[in-house]
Amino acid sequence: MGFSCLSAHRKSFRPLCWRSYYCSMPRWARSGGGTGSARADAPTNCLPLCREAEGAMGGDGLVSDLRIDPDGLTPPGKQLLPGFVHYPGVLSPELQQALLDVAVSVTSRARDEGVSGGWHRKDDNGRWSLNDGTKARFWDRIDGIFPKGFRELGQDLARLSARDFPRDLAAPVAAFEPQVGAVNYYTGRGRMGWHADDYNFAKKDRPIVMANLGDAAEFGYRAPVAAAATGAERSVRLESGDVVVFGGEARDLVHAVLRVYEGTTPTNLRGGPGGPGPLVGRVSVTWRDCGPEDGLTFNSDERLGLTVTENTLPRYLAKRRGGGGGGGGGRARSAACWGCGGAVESSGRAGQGYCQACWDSWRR
Ligand SMILES: O=C(O)CCC(=O)C(=O)O
Ligand SMILES: [Fe+2]
Repeated sequence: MGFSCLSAHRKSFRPLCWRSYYCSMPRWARSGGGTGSARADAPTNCLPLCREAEGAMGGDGLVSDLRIDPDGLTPPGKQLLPGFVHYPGVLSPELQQALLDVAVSVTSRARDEGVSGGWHRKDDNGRWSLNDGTKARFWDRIDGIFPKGFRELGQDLARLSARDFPRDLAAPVAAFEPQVGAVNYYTGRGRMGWHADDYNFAKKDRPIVMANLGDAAEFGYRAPVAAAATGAERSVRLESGDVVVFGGEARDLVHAVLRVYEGTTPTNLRGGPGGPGPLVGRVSVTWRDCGPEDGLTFNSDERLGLTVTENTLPRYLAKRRGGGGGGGGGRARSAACWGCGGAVESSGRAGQGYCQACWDSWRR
C-alpha cells in the first residue's frame, strides 16, 4: 500500500474540462526530488482538473473530493520527534491548488453570507481587514461548509503517518475523525507565537494534521513538556505542499511560526485573500478532531466575538468559571467578558466581548 497519486476531483465536471490534463506527480517524486529509492519508479499520474471552473469557487465549483490514492508509492516522511512527522512535498501542485481553493472558498463565502467574517473582519472604519493583523484565522465544522472529501484527505494523511510510524502514531490516528477544518493565512510579516494546541481545539489523544500552501515558513518546535526544561528549540522549513502530523507523544508539541519566507510561493498557485491572481503569503490548513464534547465553539468568528450564538458562549463561560454545566443561554452582555465573565470596557463594537487578558491569552 502506498500513497503517491494525489488526486483532486471537482463536483461539477463538465465535458469541456476533460480536455485538460495535468501531471499530478508530487514534488518529492519528480526527477531530482529526493533520495528514496522508491521515487525513481514514481508513476506519471496525470489527472483531469477543471481549470475552467476556477474562479467559480464557492458554488458548484467547490472541490468535492480530495484523495490520496492508497495504491501509490510512499512519500518519504521524516520523524522529527517521536510522534512529529514531516512529509516534504507530499501534496501535488494540483492538490495544493485544490486545497487553496477550498481555503479561499470557505473563508470568503462565509463572509458573504454574513455569518462570519472568514479571514476578514470589519475594522472601525467599516473596512474589511485580516482578522488578526498580519495574519488571519478561520475555522469551522467540516460538515458545515467544507466540501466532501476534505475530511477524508486529512484522515488519509494521518493514516499515512500511522502506517510509516506505527509505534508513535498508530493508536492516536486509529481514532482520528476530523471534525473541524482550520485555515490560517499569513502575510510575509505574519507570525504565530509559541503555544501547544489546547484540548478544546483538538482532543488530547488525537493528532493534528497540517498542510502548507504558498510561502515557505520556518516552523519552530520545542521538545515536549518533559524535556522542555532543557530549552531544546528547533525549527523546520515547511514548503508549499508539505504536511506535518503531530500526535501521540508529540501531541502537546510547543510550536510557532517563526518566519514566513516572502515571495517563495510556487508561481502556479493562484488565489488568496488578495484575489484570483498568484497567491501572496502563506496558508496553513489543519484538520482537528474536536467537537461540542470538547467545549469547542465551532466557528472562529464566534470565538473572536464577531458573531455570537446561543449555543457556544454559555459553554465557554461555564468552562472559564470552573464548570457547572451548560449554563445560561442567550447572548452575553457586552459589559461582561465573554471569556472570564469579568468586567470589560464596552463601546458596543463587535469584538468587544472579551477582556484584554482573555483576548491576549487566546491570541497567543
Ligand atoms: O500555521 C501554522 O503553521 C501553525 C498553525 C497553528 O499552530 C495553529 O493554528 O494552532
Ligand atoms: Fe498550533
